[in-house]
Amino acid sequence: MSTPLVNELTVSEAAGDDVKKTSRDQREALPGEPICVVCGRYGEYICDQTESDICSLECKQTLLGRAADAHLPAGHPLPKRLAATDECFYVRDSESLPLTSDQTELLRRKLEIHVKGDSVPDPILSFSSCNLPEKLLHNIQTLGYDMPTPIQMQGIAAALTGKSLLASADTGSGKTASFLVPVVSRCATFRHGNLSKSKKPLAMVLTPTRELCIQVEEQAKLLGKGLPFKTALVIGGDAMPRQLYRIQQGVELIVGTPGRLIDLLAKHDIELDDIMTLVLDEVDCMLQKGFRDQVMQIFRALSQPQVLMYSATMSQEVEKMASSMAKDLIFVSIGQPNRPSNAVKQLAIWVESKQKKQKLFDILMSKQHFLPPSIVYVGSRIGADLLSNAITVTTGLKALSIHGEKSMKERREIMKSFLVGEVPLVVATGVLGRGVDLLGVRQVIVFDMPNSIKEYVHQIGRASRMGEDGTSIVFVNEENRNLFPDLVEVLKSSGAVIPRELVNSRYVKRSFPIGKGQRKRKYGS
Ligand SMILES: Nc1ncnc2c1ncn2[C@@H]1O[C@H](COP(=O)(O)OP(=O)(O)OP(=O)(O)O)[C@@H](O)[C@H]1O
Repeated sequence: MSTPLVNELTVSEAAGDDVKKTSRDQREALPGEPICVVCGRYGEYICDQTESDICSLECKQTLLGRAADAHLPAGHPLPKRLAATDECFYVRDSESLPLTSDQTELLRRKLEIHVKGDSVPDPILSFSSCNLPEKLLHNIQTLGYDMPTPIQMQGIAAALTGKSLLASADTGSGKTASFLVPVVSRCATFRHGNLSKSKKPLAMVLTPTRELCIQVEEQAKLLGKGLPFKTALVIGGDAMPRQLYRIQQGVELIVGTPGRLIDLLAKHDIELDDIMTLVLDEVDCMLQKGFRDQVMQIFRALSQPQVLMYSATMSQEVEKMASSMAKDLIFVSIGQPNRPSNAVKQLAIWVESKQKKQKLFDILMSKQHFLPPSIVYVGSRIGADLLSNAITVTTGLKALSIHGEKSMKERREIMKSFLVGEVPLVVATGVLGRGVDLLGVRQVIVFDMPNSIKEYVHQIGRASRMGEDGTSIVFVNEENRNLFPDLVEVLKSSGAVIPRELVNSRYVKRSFPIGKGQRKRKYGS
C-alpha cells in the first residue's frame, strides 16, 4: 500500500509540486467545488487509482487503504463518504478491549483529533471507561452528556494522566467539561484518599471575564455534586470578605478572574501549595498583554502544577509561552484552530458607518431576518447603552446592554432575564464575547467588528452550541480594513459569500482558488 504513495510523493516533491500532504493543509471547499471523498475538504486532486476527488496525499492513502480493506480492485470507485453509522466508536464500554493503534489512528482521523507530544494516551470512548468516581459519572449523566465530544475524548484522557495540556477546539464543543471532569475527578479522589484534615484548595480555574467564571463555577458545582468538592468564586464586583471566608472554610476549587485573585492573595494569607491543577480557560486571551503578567504572578505562586490550557483560538506565541510553563506538554487540537464553527452560517454585509444603525433596525424589524434571542456586539460601553436605547425607541423591542461598567448585580439580572426569554435582545461588549454558553441563542449580530479576527470567531461562536445551526451577521466597511485579509480567509473557509467591496478592496491580496478546469494533474500520471 505505502509503496506507490511514497513513489508519488517522491515524484511530486522532485517536480517541486506543492501537492498538499495532509488533510489539514487543505482548505474547506467552496460551494460548487469538488469535495474530498475522505474528509470533505476541497477535493483539489483526482486520485489516479480510483478517480475520486481527494484533497491531499494523506487522504489518498486513507482512500486506498479502505479500498484494500474492502477488497476492491484498484480503480474501483469507492462510495463517496462513509455514512456516520458505518463505524460506531461509541458502543464500546469499559469492559471492551482497548483500541488497537490502527483504530486509534482511524478514530483520530475521522474526528479530526490532532495530537502532539510524548506518550499521548488514546482517546476515551465513553465517560465510563476512564475510572471516574461513581458520583461524577452519575452527575455527567444527569447533565445529559451521553457520550464525550471529540475534545472531551482526547482532553479528558490526557488530563487524567496528570500531564499538562494545550488544547484547541471549536466554540461550543464542550471544552469546559473537558477540563472540569478531570479536575473534579482528581480533587475528589485526592480528598478521599487523604486522611489529613487540611482543606487547602487543590485546583484553580482562571478565565478572563466574570460571566465566564460564574458559568464555569456553576458547571463545576453540578459535576461535583455529592463529592468532596467545594468551589469558591473569586471575581470583582462581589464582596471580597465572603469570598475569603468561603476559601478559609475549605474548598477544592477556586474559579476566578486574575485581577481579583491577585488582590485577594496580596491582602490575605491563602495557602496555595496544594494546588495540583491550574486551568487557563481562553488561554490565548489569558496569555496576552493585559492578563499575562497577572497570570504569571499567580502561576509562580504555585508549586509546579499540572496546567490545562484551552481555547478555540491559538497562536504560535501562545504555544511557545505554554511550552515554557509546562514540561512534557501534550498538544491537542480538534479540526482547524482559529476557524469559526461550521455550524454558524455567516453573512457579511458592507455597510457604511452612518448607515449601520438603520441597517440593524431593518434587520430587527424583519420577521424573516431577526431570529431572537440575539446578541448584538459593539465596541464600547457607551455604544452598548446608546444602541440598546435606540433599538427600544425605534423598534419597540426590549433590548438591554451589558458591559464591564455595570454592577455585578445588574449584569446577573440582565443575563437572567435574557436567558429566561424576557428580553429578546442584548447589546454587549466583549464581556459576553468569549466562553459564555448562551443556550438558546441562535443569532449574533456583530455591529462593530472587534479588534481581532479571533474575537470575531469567539463572538459568532455564541450562535451555536454543540454543532446546532446558528447564524451570524457582521457589518463591515473600510474602517475595518486591517482585518480584511483575515476576514476574507475566515469567510472563504466557511463557504460564506464575500461582499463585492471586500473582494475588490486593495487591502485584500487576491489569491483565488483554482477552478475545476484548472485542477492539478493526477498523481502518478
Ligand atoms: N458530552 C456532551 N454531551 C452533550 N452536551 C454537552 C457535552 N459536553 C458539553 N455539552 C454542552 O455543550 C454546550 C457547550 O459546551 P461549552 O460551553 O463547554 O463549550 P466550549 O467549547 O467551552 O465553547 P466556547 O469556546 O464558546 O467557550 C454546553 O451547553 C454544555 O453543557
